[in-house]
Amino acid sequence: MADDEMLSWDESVFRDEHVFEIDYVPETFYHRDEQMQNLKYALRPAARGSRPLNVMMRGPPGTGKTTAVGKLFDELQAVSDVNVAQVNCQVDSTRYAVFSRLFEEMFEYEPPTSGISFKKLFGQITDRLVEDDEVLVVALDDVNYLFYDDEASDTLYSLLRAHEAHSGAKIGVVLVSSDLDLDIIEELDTRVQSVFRPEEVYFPRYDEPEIADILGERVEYGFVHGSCGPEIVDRVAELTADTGGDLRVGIDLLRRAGLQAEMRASRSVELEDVDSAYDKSKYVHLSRHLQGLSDSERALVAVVAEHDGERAGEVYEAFEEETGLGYTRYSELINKLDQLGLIDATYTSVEGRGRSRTLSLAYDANAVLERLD
Ligand SMILES: Nc1ncnc2c1ncn2[C@@H]1O[C@H](COP(=O)(O)OP(=O)(O)OP(=O)(O)O)[C@@H](O)[C@H]1O
Repeated sequence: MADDEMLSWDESVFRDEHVFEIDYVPETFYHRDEQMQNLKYALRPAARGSRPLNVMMRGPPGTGKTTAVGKLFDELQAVSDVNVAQVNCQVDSTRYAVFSRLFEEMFEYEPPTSGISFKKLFGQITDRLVEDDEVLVVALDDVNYLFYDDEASDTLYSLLRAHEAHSGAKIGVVLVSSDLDLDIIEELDTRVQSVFRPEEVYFPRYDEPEIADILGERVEYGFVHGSCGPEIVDRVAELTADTGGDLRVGIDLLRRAGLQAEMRASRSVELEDVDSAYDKSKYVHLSRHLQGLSDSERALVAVVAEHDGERAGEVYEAFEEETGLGYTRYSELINKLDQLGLIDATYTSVEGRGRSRTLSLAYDANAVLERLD
């Protein structure tokens, strides 16, 4: 491409590219008034120094749950000295890791990395709450990961019963789950069920016009005026809705379409840019899931990709060769990947041998393998 066909370094279709990044907090939070009202109702006691109601938030991925908690926590902190902690359970997926994070939020330094027992960690947090008469509100974001690793009941038990072990400790819990197949209450131990009666707040999928509204605002802040027209927003909204309504797909698509336009040396985004960017953006979901996996989980995904549609027993041979792990661990990993929606493990009857599971990828194998590299 000749120099005069390229945009110079300081020319761009973007006004503020940060608007399309993961950590951007949107100025306005459209179409979530009812959810915000219900959450506020549950958390209001915390602003007065009392224990809030516990909450269970559910809804498909990319429907604004994390954003809602973040906004409310900011508001709470602005009007009171309540402690708030938003824990990402995809990263902190054990009870110990969750409490280390809580410690860090409250004391503003990390707990010692070795040698401190859970009991001690827990005791330091509750002592501080009791001595200073403080409230702690904990949001366990993507709490479904605690269930996959069988840590949910212990974690919740400690949080919910803190006031029994340490009289006067006021802790409220907000659970956030995007796994609609997971029946949270049902999956908890009975000792936890008996003390957990949360307020329920549901975040439905955004429909196409709602997606267009939300993305329209991003375009206004993110693109140079006139470089990304309403027909682009409509097309992006349509593709986002078709892919399951995760707003992350739409936001990523806008950014990639902008970059694509710049690559064509164009000062405006066209429909062709959207369509070619979509090939990548439709997989943002997949990338996010893969990022959170351990080495052995990634190894299993790769093996399934190479043996798509084969029976679990056959796939195990390849997996064992790769990792040396035993069959029990293998079965647990399969269950987790199945729950995450990365693979489909379906039972089929095999003549004379009872039932066996067939494993197939829920995504295109090449798309998966590319992202594992
Ligand atoms: N109503 C809205 N207005 C503006 N932006 C929104 C809205 N809802 C969601 N977003 C944006 O969409 C993206 C995904 O939202 P968020 O992380 O809150 O979803 P989530 O429901 O927590 O997803 P997951 O369950 O996968 O963690 C974020 O970039 C967020 O800023």
